[in-house]
Amino acid sequence: MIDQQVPVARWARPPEGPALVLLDQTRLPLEEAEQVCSDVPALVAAIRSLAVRGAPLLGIAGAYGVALAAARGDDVAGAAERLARARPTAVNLAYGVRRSERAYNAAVEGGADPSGAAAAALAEAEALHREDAEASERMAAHGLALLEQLLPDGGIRLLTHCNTGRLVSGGHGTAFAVVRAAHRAGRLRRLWVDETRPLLQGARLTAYEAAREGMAYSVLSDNAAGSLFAAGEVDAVLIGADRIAADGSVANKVGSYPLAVLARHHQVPFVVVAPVTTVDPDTPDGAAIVVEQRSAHEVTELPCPSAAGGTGGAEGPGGGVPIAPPGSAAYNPAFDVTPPGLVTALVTERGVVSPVTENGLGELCSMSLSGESRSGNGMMNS
Ligand SMILES: CSC[C@@H](O)[C@@H](O)C(=O)COP(=O)(O)O
Repeated sequence: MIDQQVPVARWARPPEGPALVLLDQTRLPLEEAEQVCSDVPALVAAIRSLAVRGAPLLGIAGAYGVALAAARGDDVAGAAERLARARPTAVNLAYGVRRSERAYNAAVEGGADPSGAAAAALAEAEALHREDAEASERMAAHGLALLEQLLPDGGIRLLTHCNTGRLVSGGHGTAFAVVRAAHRAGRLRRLWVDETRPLLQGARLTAYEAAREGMAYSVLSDNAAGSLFAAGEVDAVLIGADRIAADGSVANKVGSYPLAVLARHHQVPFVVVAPVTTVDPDTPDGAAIVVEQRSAHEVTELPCPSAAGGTGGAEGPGGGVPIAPPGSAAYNPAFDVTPPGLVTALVTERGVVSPVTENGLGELCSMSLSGESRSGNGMMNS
């Protein structure tokens, strides 16, 4: 088993810090290198470059980012704004930022001095980090129980997209935590890992995590999924989510929606695994979800992770290997939206919602998180 030495995210105190130290995911799987973010602009850049990524971890990083601004004596409200806007789709980012900012503001209002207020923001970030690990464990247990119910017999062949494991979480992740539980229960026959173009989170990161766990896995190009379903080789699809609207629409890594359509056609369960912090009652439906559009270079070039941060190959303007004629236009949404009717079940740390209806989500949200909204602008459904 590959033994990962570098924590996914850690807070560094003086004299090393204050800083948020991240495992640089752009360099995986070839190198486990740390990226030190000593101020908020560095953290915003790390978020945009996907050195740190995945919905729950973005929330954790955002919360630590506010603590970092406070520890440095920077403008905390301005830093929170920049962090919350660093990427638009994963609601967890704004959620983490606002939670830490609220803790900071409450401490200031309560008469704390700057270092006391900074400590309050840090304590909130650490609490979120711990809670995410706990949520992860509970999602794994609920997800495994659901798999046992849907697929009671024999070894299970699961297909997943993007990366949803330890690299996105304080714990073992979302969908991948369920895959891991199935593996540990002796039920996983094979994990099918979509490569996940354009940035290859599946081939680079999920394969790295599956190898670490000693799972039987195969990487496939995204466009091979259809033939795999047609051959009857997929028993269930498990994915994560970046934002779940109030109507149950699920935004996740681009390529998730076609999998949901394939799954429905082939009558295969399509299961979304996400913490309650990913459900956003302030976003009414899928059409209201802001989908991040990224650089054309990510499509017209192949990413080339390599040790020491170099690309090691012919470099295009985006730092990868060019594969399209220079100047080609590209369509590069980072996410797509799956309508709730295609989702068999939503697994959260609070249980399973199936079918995924507004009522089910409303019930889930009304018992969650002391009624806080994700954006900090209002109350959740009651
Ligand atoms: C818990 S993981 C759910 C999603 O965040 C994950 O599937 C995903 O789409 C991540 O996208 P990324 O662009 O790599 O941040």
